[in-house]
Amino acid sequence: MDDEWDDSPAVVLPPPVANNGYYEDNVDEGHSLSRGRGFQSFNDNDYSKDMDNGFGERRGRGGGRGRGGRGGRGGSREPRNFDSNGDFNDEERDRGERGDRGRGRGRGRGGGGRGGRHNDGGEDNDGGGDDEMKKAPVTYVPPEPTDNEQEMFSSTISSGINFDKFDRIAVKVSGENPPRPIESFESANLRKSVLENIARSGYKKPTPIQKHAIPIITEGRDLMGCAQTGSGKTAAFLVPIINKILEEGAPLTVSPNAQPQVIIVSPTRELTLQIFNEARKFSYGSVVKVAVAYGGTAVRHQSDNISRGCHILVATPGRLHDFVDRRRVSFEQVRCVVLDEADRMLDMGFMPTVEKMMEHPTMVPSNERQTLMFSATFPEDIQHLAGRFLNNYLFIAVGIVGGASTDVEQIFHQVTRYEKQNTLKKLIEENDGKRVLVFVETKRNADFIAAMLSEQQMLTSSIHGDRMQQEREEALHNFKSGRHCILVATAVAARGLDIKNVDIVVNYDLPKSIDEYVHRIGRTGRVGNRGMAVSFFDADHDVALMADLAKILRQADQPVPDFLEGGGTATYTGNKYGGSDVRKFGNAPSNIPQGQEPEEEW
Ligand SMILES: Nc1ncnc2c1ncn2[C@@H]1O[C@H](COP(=O)(O)OP(=O)(O)OP(=O)(O)O)[C@@H](O)[C@H]1O
Repeated sequence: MDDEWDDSPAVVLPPPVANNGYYEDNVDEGHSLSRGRGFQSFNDNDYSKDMDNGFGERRGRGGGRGRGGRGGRGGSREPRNFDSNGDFNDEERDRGERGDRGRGRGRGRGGGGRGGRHNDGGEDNDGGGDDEMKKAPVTYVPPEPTDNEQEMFSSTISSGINFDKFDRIAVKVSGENPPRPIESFESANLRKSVLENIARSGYKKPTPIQKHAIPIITEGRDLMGCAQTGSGKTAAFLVPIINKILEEGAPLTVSPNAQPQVIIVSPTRELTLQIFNEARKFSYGSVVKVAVAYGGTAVRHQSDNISRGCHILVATPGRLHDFVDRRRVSFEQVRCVVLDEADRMLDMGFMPTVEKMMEHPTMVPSNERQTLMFSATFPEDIQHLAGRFLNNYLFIAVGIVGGASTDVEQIFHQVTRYEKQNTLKKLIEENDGKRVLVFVETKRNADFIAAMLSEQQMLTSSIHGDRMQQEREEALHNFKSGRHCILVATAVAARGLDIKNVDIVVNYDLPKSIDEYVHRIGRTGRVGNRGMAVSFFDADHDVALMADLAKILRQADQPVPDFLEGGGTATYTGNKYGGSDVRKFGNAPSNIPQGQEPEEEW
């Protein structure tokens, strides 16, 4: 089996010429959006014949989406089933979604496909080794991560004018004997090298989640941490984890069967890569070794890296299980497991994979390891599910769990679906030069909208689960670097991605769930910077979200447009949505500024 697994020579990219790791030849200019799969497959509409390689990457028939040969310019063919406005009609969109889900179930592996939550974005769940063996193995080798100090630390978003307002947000810590929060990084008993890396990152003082989580993790306690988007949750777990590895000095095991001490899993490849790079930052100049494993990339390359030994392995669940099943990774030395975007990791789609990891025969039992979970949203039903993996855990809620960042101005336009395209074009024209992240619900619409904007000379990339991993990373890189001001994305980019200078998030299509809305708009307005989210509300399509949107707006102290009023009851009233620890500890909020009531819980 192993021989077939990945016996093709890896495609190794030439060394990067710029400090970004992507070399200019590969840069996707907007016009290349029609390459490969793009519009070819709009015309055949036969989803069942697409194949999924098990890592969330689909190949069109006959290699139609290959990277070889550039296709014609985007939009040069008129795809069937477009309505008069050129957009996909609803019937088509629904069929696409059903097709995706159907295929997920049909494979009958990885826990029977996705559950109730919509996934149209190339999240990486299914181990998929068997499928990959039957097909041409993936040969993409991502650029080597940089060791240049300046490049490593340049991705940090500088904190904005509202950073100090974080301190006014009520924090509630519940559970037994929580340690006292730290007031500064210097008072946290961190090693010199970790403190130096915090300073290199430009962090002057900890955010509320960091103040509370750092001592909790240092004490070895399990934790469920909830804080708004863009408030520093990643460093809240990476800093104490790396510090502990250095303090404890446990030797690194180097063997073909890697035995990491820390496993960090997240739902998407891009987020996994981002956490990997953050972990490299905070361990810079130290002995701590960090490795990464995510789908859509050459397996042998990652396997070789991991087998050189790593203290921390950051992975998507699908690729992680592939490595575990093939005995390239085992959990017997694990001292800490982190689920980032934990509510997503524990929903019906990912739960089977998480269970498989937590209950793996080599996994250290929950009372002998530390388990940490973080997210901006944490519905109560998911908290209940999470409890079985945690041991006497502490729960931190910074502000309203599931609430939107108050630094994001939320604007709504009521439109029909026929008006969306022109409204988007006008919005982009009016905000010339600004960096705009546009969310759509389907992969095909992402391609279509990106091609449409590119035709208007608006340099645009797209990112979604049908694009090859190399294309996904290039699209994100182009957007991050400012080469393309517009990125059109599916849900794959909704969670966790930390991109500098995103001025506007556009919900061209509103998502189906309010938690995804909160994560999406949280791509802007991060670390105290102001941002703007513009959502196109289509009364024919989005009525189910009305009440939840109105509630989110009110809680963020923002005006509710008339057309969102009277939409019934929010789906997450009172505590139901996860505004508090489901165990109902009576601990008082720890830092309510004088004269201020705790935030409403919901
Ligand atoms: N103490 C700090 N001071 C200044 N900047 C910080 C601090 N902590 C984190 N940051 C920066 O804030 C940005 C957002 O952090 P991070 O990505 O961890 O947010 P998050 O809470 O995980 O958001 P999301 O819920 O969207 O995943 C990053 O660029 C990070 O480097």
